[in-house]
Amino acid sequence: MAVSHRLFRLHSPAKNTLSSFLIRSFSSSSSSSSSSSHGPSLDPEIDLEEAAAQLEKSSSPSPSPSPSKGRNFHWVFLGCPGVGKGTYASRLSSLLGVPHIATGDLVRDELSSSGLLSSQLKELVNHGKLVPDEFIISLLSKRLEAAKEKGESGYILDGFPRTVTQAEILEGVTNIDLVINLKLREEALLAKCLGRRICSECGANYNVACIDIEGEDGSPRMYMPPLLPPPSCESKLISRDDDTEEVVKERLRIYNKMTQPVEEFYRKRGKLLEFELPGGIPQSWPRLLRALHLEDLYDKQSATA
Ligand SMILES: Nc1ncnc2c1ncn2[C@@H]1O[C@H](COP(=O)(O)OP(=O)(O)O)[C@@H](O)[C@H]1O
Repeated sequence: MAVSHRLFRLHSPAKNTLSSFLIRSFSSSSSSSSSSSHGPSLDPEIDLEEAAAQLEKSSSPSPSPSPSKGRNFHWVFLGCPGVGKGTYASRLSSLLGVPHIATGDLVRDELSSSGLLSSQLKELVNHGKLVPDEFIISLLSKRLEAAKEKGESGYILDGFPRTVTQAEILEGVTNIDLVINLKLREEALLAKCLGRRICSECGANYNVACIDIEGEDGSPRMYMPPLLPPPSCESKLISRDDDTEEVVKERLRIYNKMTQPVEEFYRKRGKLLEFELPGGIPQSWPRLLRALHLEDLYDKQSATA
């Protein structure tokens, strides 16, 4: 399906560029966003149509896919902040041999560059808001372009799509095989975000929260032990700037408003697999493998490891 055709109905007549979006969002930032003031890899003048065209180009198959570089799975992980998308997407990516592409990580890489654009984006991210569709699509296209150059095929997307517009654009360029919608009891989500820690040196993720929720109305007790760092990381732990109580609550609100309709988008297409996490990794991982019919592959890989 041609992207330009689909975009005809997505696009408003006014050119909706990233810089105009940012200027609207931050009326205080009256200084112009000249090309020297933003991060090196981002074009602030890109609009949604251009970003979608980039995505279409980067989504075309690699001319020389490496047979050793995984299979052609195109999977998406949906789920509220703190649910564990990153944890399970990264495990499945190792199992299936396809890249795990987390748009949150792409955004954080971009934020680490200096410049006006980066500081304006930081304002959005650190207040729990989504960044503009054209920006995220452009970042994803760059990541997919790099994957193509490496001869990788397929992917597990984590954190994309997060709006119906993103889902429509993705559908215009790729056939997504499966969307896994991770679910966790609401009480656990906030605690998991607040307990999240990252090693500033090696980037490993840990969680210091111990979640123990009594079962009510027939639901079982939920116990998620902390995932503590080894002594080598202990003194280097940091928290994400957007993992404060106020911001996590805003991210959950935005998820319900902007991303829940994406669940419905895929449900209607028969692609949504709902998966309720029963507890921590030791309980949830085997059940997820079973739901995905991947236990044999996992056993085989574990036996040869
Ligand atoms: N697909 C996307 N669309 C818009 N903004 C995004 C997208 N992916 C990531 N972001 C931005 O990056 C932030 C961090 O993303 P992520 O690490 O996936 O967060 P979460 O833990 O809330 O799932 C989001 O709050 C948002 O500002």
